[in-house]
Amino acid sequence: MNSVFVKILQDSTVFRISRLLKVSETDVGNNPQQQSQNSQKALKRVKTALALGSNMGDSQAILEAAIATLVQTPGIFLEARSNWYKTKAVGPPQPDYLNGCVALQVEMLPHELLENLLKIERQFGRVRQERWGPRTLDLDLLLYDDFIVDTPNLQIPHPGMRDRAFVLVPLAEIASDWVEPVSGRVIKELLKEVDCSDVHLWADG
Ligand SMILES: Nc1ncnc2c1ncn2[C@@H]1O[C@H](COP(=O)(O)OP(=O)(O)OP(=O)(O)O)[C@@H](O)[C@H]1O
Ligand SMILES: Nc1nc2c(c(=O)[nH]1)N=C(CO)CN2
Repeated sequence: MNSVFVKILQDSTVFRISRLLKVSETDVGNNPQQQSQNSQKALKRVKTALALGSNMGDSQAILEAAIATLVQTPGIFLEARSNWYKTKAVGPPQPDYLNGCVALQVEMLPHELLENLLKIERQFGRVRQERWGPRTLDLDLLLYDDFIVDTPNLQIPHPGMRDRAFVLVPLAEIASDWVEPVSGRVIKELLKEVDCSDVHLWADG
């Protein structure tokens, strides 16, 4: 079997978590409770990528403030950020979006990171309405090292990322050689296959 698929995280608290811990598997033994306790305090830094989007309110100010909030969160460290792009909305008719991406180092498990993202979205007045509807702030977890996560509340890589020019254009600025682990292809190659005509560099950004 392809080694990538061996790394699928089923239950991030106990399954294959030793790869993310500073301590070795032999140190933590096979006791899931002990592994879980260790995961609270001894996680390695993991490279992740997020997509940010907004099409309600002062989008640029909201996105800048969201990045500031992310970097103030314990266990989250900013590595790189893209420019902002004005993009035509995909989905129901609604105003254009401002989109961008960040690369982070995090000392937290994927589900903990998602919890933080959802909390920050709520902080910025995000109200969940229709699917793909307008929003003050959308934070999507795109990539978490080369892990594949397929759980009811979290899928990584983000399932939409391979087809979305509004994600791939900014992501290619900061992570062009990162391999998207489901397709096995690098971001700059995925970018060649999407129509980028509705994605424009935002002059103010
Ligand atoms: N990789 C991921 N990043 C962010 N949310 C995710 C991810 N995988 C699953 N989710 C789930 O999706 C929910 C967010 O849905 P949301 O309303 O933001 O979808 P959407 O932004 O309208 O559509 P899309 O996810 O296709 O961009 C979250 O509550 C979360 O549980
Ligand atoms: N251009 C653009 N369109 C979207 C976006 C987005 O961020 N940018 N987000 C959506 C829901 O996640 C739906 N449509």
